[in-house]
Amino acid sequence: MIQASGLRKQYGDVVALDGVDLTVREGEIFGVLGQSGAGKSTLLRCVNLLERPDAGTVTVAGQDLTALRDAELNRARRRIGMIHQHFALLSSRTVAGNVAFPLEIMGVPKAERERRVGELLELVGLEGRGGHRPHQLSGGQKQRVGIARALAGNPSVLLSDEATSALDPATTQSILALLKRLNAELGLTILLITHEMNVVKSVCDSVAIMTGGRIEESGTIAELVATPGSRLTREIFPLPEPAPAGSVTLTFAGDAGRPVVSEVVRAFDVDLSILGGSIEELAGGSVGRLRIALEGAEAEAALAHLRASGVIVEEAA
Ligand SMILES: Nc1ncnc2c1ncn2[C@@H]1O[C@H](COP(=O)(O)OP(=O)(O)OP(=O)(O)O)[C@@H](O)[C@H]1O
Repeated sequence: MIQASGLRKQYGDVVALDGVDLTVREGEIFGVLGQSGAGKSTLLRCVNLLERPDAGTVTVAGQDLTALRDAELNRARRRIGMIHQHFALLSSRTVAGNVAFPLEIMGVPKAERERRVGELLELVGLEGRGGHRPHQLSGGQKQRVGIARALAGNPSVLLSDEATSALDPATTQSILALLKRLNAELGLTILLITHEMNVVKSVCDSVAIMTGGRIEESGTIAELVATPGSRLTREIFPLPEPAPAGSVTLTFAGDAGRPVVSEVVRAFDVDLSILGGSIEELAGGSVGRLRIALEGAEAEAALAHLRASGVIVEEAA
């Protein structure tokens, strides 16, 4: 649905994007995770050409946006909604007036506009609030207005620029749940940027980790968790690094269907002590990481059995 290739963007001496390739599949929620200054906002603004990359191409829904002229680009942008960290609402307009704004620009007639605004407010859980002014709303409600406005043109793609960063944890979860519902019900493809791992863990199907204008690793959460040594796995499960000499770190991605740890203790001549670990609910199921010390005559055979059972085994030197 979104394909960015070889994106470069430089501001003076600062290289904000240093050859970024990104593929977002239709219907997924894709998170770009990185610290401040990594280039996330620049990447997002290049995807809808609010910022023109110095080099590279951006294709959305099969259309190469970098090749379009202004009028065509404006039309293409209607299929791409965007929400912002600080909501970017017009304070002089009511909630309904804010949601109607893009429809007015598109030239939608008044009666149809009013019907559509009513529909959109209901979709985001703000029915009955159309006459309120933005200052009368909580942060979460303001972001719901932002989402309704972004969906006015029936986009197939939603870009989210740190949409929950200004919200408290409970409100963040409710906005993320709304995005997840819109993704499922409307088939909306969502590309979000965030500096919060929690956002990635809660809603993303895929993730790219960005550092210094480059993508360090990217893929589905399931793929990255199954990749030994991936940065995503290390950050989600912060076990002490480096792992103590002689220890073994086990990653359980997906349900093995069997109690494999107790199986090896019973079947092999080994002693197993647990040094640390945790379990997280991620897109696609629960994932666990366990650091153990394994001793005994059959330790190697026990590890081979774990590997054969689909457990990712990393042995510290
Ligand atoms: N319009 C601009 N003019 C000059 N430098 C810019 C501009 N926009 C971004 N930069 C620089 O490009 C780099 C990447 O910035 P960007 O905002 O994309 O990062 P980010 O990962 O989104 O960080 P943040 O979350 O702090 O916005 C930074 O060094 C930033 O100072």
